[in-house]
Amino acid sequence: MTERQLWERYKKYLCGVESVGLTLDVSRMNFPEDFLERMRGPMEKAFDAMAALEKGAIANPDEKRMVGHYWLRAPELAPEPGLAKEIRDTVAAVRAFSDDVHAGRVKPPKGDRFTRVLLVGIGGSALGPQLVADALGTAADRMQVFFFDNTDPDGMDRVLAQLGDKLAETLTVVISKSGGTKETRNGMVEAERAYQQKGLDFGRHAVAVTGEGSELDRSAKKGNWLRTFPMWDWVGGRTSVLSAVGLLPARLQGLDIDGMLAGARDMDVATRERDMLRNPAALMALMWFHAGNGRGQKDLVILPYKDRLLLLSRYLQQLVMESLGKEKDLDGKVVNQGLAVYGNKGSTDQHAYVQQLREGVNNFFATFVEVLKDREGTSMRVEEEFTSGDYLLGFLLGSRRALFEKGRESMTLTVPDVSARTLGALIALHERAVGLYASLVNINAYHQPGVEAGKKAAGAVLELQRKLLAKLRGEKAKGHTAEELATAVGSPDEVETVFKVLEHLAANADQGVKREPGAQRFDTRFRAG
Ligand SMILES: O=P(O)(O)OC[C@H]1O[C@](O)(CO)[C@@H](O)[C@@H]1O
Repeated sequence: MTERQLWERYKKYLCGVESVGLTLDVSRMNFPEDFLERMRGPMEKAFDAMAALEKGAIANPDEKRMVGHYWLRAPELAPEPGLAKEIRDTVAAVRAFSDDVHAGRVKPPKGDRFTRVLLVGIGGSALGPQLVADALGTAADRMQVFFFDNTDPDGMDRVLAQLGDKLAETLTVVISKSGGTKETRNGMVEAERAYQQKGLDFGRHAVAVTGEGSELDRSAKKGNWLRTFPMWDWVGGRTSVLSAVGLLPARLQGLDIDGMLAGARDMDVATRERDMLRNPAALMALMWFHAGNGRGQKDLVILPYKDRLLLLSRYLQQLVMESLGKEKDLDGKVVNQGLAVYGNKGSTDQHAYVQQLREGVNNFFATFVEVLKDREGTSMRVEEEFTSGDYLLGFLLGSRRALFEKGRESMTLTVPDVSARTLGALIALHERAVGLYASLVNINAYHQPGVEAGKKAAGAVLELQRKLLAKLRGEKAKGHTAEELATAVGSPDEVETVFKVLEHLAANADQGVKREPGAQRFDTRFRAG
């Protein structure tokens, strides 16, 4: 295709949402002329399913739940007035609480103001808040936000070291929809101890966002925490950023949550449009379908040319892959669906993996994200005619062209800026695209049965460790091989796991297990310390 033909194709297929100033250009996706017509029927069905979902149908059949993230930004659409009230009340409570914190009406026992937020959460209970904090944060924020998003001890130490004595001015927000996620529980316990070590009362510094009656909810009540905000079973973790999960940290940071909600709401209106060519979420879902033959055969590379959108790919990775990566379809047939997502930012990535994208295995398609506004204020010229931002656009267009020349497809999303409105719109756009695509390939986008297997297996490892430690404690300073111990705890076939657990215990001096010097790898002897 010549550049001129591409321009014609650009004009023909450009899909814009005026209310948020966003456009989607699919001209560099090589879908055949009749593709959209062929997909009209399946897309009609997807629109019907989406309309039913928005009206409160049980759109997550396995978990027998409604799926209501669209109501978060349009409470009047909630199927029951009670739900609408809860949504509105929660947003009002987030605002009021944040105002109280900023004004020092809610304050730390040993300080005048809370100046920092430590968010403890994982997956959907951290990725959205991280994206928002990084995309919209400035040096002038009301509060700085830090994260425990893993059960990595060193990771937590690093954050605590950054907080230092400011822990006394830190409000810890523990977020878990289920309230039982182990990584988050561990983060909470470690945070609590850090406060205690500084002579601070954790409860007077702590807030929870969780489902009513959950383990976390009970801990918060028992520990007399400052407050609890609700998380509802009809909002999925990966679509929860516009519930208290994302709104509370954002508002504490001083960000424009109304802008985020309004941007998402406007995008929702635009993506209810049934004309596929005028609906960017439908068009995007169709492009995903085209690129991967409806089987996820190509990966989606997210390339925002903007540092502030660095975490977009990580956020979309969960949204897309946890939603679409499914073994079975809605009829119970094994389909092993999915769409792999990765990315980082341009033009940085041009100096990393774009080499492979252009010349290597053609197993991907890209979404470029172009941000029109370069920065607040004016830009200096780095050369007579150009600013750094001119270069950024040059690299985006250049990279896109270089890929297309080699038959590598891409879409381009153009947004005016990285504002709260735009971010809300980008999130809503992808949420809707995921939902429509899931219908096209006949899967449930709103459950995640696959993650349970890893959690259960991890539980079994920890149970084995419990047994091992009981055994070792009973036999002071006696040497053992991993084989002997596996047999002794009644799990002879689990010898590799026993070995790995002992190896880890021995590497951490305080765990009371030592590896004998000079021992051979599989003949290693351990003894209780
Ligand atoms: O908010 P929770 O219940 O702690 O869950 C955290 C994350 O864990 C998952 O359930 C996956 O394990 C995600 O879907 C979710 O976002």
